[in-house]
Amino acid sequence: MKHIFDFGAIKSLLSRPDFSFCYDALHGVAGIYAQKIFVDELSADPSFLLNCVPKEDFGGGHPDPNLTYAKELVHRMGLGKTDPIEEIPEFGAAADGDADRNMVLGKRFFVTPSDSVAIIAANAVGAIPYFEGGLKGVARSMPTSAALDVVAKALNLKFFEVPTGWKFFGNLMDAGMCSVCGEESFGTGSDHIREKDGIWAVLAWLSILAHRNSQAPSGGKLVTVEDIVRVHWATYGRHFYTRYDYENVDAGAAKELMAYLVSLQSSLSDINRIIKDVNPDVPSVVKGDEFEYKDPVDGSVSKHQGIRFLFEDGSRLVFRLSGTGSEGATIRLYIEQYQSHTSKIGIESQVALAPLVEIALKLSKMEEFTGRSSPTVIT
Ligand SMILES: O=P(O)(O)OC[C@H]1O[C@H](O)[C@H](O)[C@@H](O)[C@@H]1O
Repeated sequence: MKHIFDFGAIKSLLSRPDFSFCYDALHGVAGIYAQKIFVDELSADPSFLLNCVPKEDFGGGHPDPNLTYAKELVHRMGLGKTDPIEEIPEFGAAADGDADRNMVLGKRFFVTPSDSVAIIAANAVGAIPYFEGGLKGVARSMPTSAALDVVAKALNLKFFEVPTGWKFFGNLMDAGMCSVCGEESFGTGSDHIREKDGIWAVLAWLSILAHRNSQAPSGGKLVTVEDIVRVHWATYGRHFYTRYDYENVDAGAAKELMAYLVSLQSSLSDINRIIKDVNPDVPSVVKGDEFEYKDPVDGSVSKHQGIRFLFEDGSRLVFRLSGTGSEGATIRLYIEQYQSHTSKIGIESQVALAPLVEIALKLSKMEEFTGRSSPTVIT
């Protein structure tokens, strides 16, 4: 990590009296690395560490770094239902049990994993010494928002959209075609180890914060996580994004829903008739397909990687079955809308996405097929 990042710059950031941090390892293995890297090497205040003693049962919690399971961190960062008693830290992060995934938060502010990888890619060359010579390329999984695409286009970077599953990134990185990649499922990584790396992602964010603050006038107000994200949206536009998970759905019902969507995606006139009946203000779908990927390295073809509805304004609806659910089937619905008007960038995500959510549920007949009137988890 010392060869990848500028530890001196991060150390200066961590020593600022107006900077505070909370790192939640959720009692997974990340705690060991957090103590060694953040506290022993970077001199962070030990009170910044939360749940950093690894436990066989993860302290009775579920070590998933998201807004549902990282409850204590979410509360400390002021994103819970009630305000925390102590002062809210400037930067928050969590790792999963084996420390390969990460969640990044600002004060009362959630950074979507799709935005996180885009922001890391946009700032990598200036903020992270390992990338000084430029990025070989960037990649995201298909359901991850197109925030990274916009950065790749603006910076003229090689870009890849791969199916969900880290092996696809691995192939690109082995072949020297990709430096930074990430997924909506809280995995972010680079070719330093060709894997997701939760600690690396946090150091990348600390580096961006350190870099932006080193550019700010000395003695001035701290440039925060939220500032960085808002400047990014103002520069590249914002991808509103949400994921609905329907867990433990009857496997037969999930299969039927997917089969129905496969038949529906081929008829644009049927799709657009349904949309206009539900909400005439929602733009039309211009393309429906089942995502397929030909690996540029080994030529292998992966079919049936999710059903996509692409709208004329760049919005997307994606449906896929999870490959990691443990009981029954898990249906994932990904909803995304692009907005580049500065006046509309700041609105609340669930408000911006409400019309598309309604369309997605009606188009897929979600309740009819699954019997579920609401998802198990919303991210
Ligand atoms: O959406 P799922 O099929 O449940 O997959 C969720 C995640 O599982 C694993 O961690 C894979 O390495 C990831 O690439 C994937 O995003």
